[in-house]
Amino acid sequence: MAEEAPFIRVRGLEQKFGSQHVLRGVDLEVRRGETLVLLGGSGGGKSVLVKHFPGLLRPWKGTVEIDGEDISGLDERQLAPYRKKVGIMFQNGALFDSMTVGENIAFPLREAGVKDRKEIASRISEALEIVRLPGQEKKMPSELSGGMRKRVALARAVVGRPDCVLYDEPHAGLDPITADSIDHLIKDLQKEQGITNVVITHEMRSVFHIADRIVFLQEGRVYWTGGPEELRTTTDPVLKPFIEGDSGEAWN
Ligand SMILES: Nc1ncnc2c1ncn2[C@@H]1O[C@H](COP(=O)(O)OP(=O)(O)OP(=O)(O)O)[C@@H](O)[C@H]1O
Repeated sequence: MAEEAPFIRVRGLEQKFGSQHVLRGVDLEVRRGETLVLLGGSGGGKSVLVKHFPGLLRPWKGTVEIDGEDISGLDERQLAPYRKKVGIMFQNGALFDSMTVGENIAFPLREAGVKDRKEIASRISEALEIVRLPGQEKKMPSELSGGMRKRVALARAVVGRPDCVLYDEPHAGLDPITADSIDHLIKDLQKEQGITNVVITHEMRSVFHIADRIVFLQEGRVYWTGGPEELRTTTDPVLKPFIEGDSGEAWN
């Protein structure tokens, strides 16, 4: 049987901001239904890379295919269906503090033009169930713990029933137990909803909990790709200090 086409295929992707050449020819595939973790040094272009997947950034050079379609040259209107396929949980959760939890979660639906109030209410409730925060619609973000805010941000990423979710440092600022609960949600989404996950994290403990495959970015290119076992036992001089530089819990 022919192998299924990847959900995301990136070819020769280059991105520049002024004279800063951030991505220098990234080739990458994200398989359907896998959890792919993106690793790399700070400022190496991980966030910039994933922002191309829902078309928030356009390639300077190269192509990005989502679900078999090259989205590189699409305009805002043509991008809308692809934005629906790819949910994004932004760095720091980025909730609107003046809106309730429910209004925050509804935001992408309203942006997409959904108007039916019953439909919106039922989607909010579905998303809150998924992130294990049922019935919290009326709360304000200021009433929530850091972990709960992350889960609301995740509910907002899944409310449009995407095929793929991008997580930009979902563990940042969380204690290990709360970080574990985020890892469980990420894996549950993959197993129960068949969602393809792309996770940027610096938490090596989480990498070994959740990754099916790992891609390491270095100097704007893919430096290494492999599975968690290969990473754990690597002797690569670039990867080894990067992994060991963490808490060491990765080896437990
Ligand atoms: N919109 C932008 N305009 C100008 N420069 C940008 C923009 N977005 C990112 N950059 C620059 O691109 C580089 C890569 O940033 P990026 O956020 O992708 O790094 P990262 O690998 O995600 O790092 P970290 O792990 O610290 O979040 C940085 O030097 C950043 O300042």
